[in-house]
Amino acid sequence: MAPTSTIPVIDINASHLSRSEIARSLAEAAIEHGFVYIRNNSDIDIPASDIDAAFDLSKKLFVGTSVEEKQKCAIGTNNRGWSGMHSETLDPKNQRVGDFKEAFNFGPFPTPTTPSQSLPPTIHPALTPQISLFRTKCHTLCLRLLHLFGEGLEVSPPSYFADSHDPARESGTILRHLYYPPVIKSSPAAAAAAAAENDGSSEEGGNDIRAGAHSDYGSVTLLFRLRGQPGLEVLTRSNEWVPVPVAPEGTENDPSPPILVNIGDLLSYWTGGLLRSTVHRVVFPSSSSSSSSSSTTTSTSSPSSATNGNGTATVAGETDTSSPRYSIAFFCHPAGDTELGAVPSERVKKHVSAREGRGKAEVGGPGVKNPYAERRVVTADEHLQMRLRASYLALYNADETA
Ligand SMILES: O=C(O)CCC(=O)C(=O)O
Ligand SMILES: [Fe+2]
Repeated sequence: MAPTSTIPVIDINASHLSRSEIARSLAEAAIEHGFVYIRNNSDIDIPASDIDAAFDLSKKLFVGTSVEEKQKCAIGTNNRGWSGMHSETLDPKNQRVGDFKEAFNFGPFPTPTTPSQSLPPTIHPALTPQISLFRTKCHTLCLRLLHLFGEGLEVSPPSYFADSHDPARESGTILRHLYYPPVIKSSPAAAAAAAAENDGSSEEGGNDIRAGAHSDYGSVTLLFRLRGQPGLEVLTRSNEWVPVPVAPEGTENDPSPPILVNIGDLLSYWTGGLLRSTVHRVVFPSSSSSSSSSSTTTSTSSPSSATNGNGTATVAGETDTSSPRYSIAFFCHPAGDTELGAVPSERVKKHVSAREGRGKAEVGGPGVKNPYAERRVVTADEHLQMRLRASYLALYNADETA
């Protein structure tokens, strides 16, 4: 049987557990897996109706908005706005074609009715308080989790991480709606045309993937997914890609699937690799079988691909035709000027010194080296800039030569 993930499901509102038990199990999950499911079976954190409304908004944003209107909101170096098909490459070392997805990033809202960026006309101004409130609720949940991580790692004070994530301070925090378009298998003639028009990705099979192998950049990420829309896989400690089910056992009847939480590189770096930032990717349904990998190389492939401008895409080759996939991620970052200094926790200190003794190898576990979690940086902003530059090469190069 194919392996599936063993990511724990935790109910942070469970009345039969003490706060310290919850904090400890959260921290252990973050240390062992880098991922944890947060059960969403109450209205305490993020009501299921808010999540449904956010996914309805995604449909308006991606399918109900013309490419011309989206382009007017194109993403800039402030990391806000729309990014089109293939414009982001999460695994630049291994992908020859950018990610098979669109995304819309929402930055902060100075007031619930004033976004800090252009929005397309399909997002009626009456909807901005909804987006702003969703963003606020996500941030509040992240603060709760960061506080619990502080408690679980016996950081003194336990609010150490949460304090640096004050939503009123400027940070790289982003609410990102994602859209992975349906795939239409093309005829051989259309495939040839697509290859000619495309960027050369057809040689020896390009690496079409919905989201290339990567680890997230910030502190913690919340991920919202829809039942029946698989594709997310994590790279385990034994270097195997395993699917991460949307609704793991026991959560099938919850009002919404659990919120998947994962540790980003910044928090991993900050804790000397104790909290784990785990490499993950989003594959096309037909290729979501688990596979061994000696690197983070993407294993899905198809000869060529092209976008037709109306929100669908063509792929020639073996890739399954599929329905669209939607997800929503909330990437929480500390205030930009936060210095990523030594964490006041014996547990973290012990881990750091043991690791220094071993020569700092293998932050993500045996065989999984993650340079972004190791490189020396001083502030949260520097960490983020380093990552954005690598994923949006074209955007940053254009900016520099302009
Ligand atoms: O869409 C997903 O399930 C995951 C997306 C993701 O990993 C990301 O945007 O960082
Ligand atoms: Fe991610």
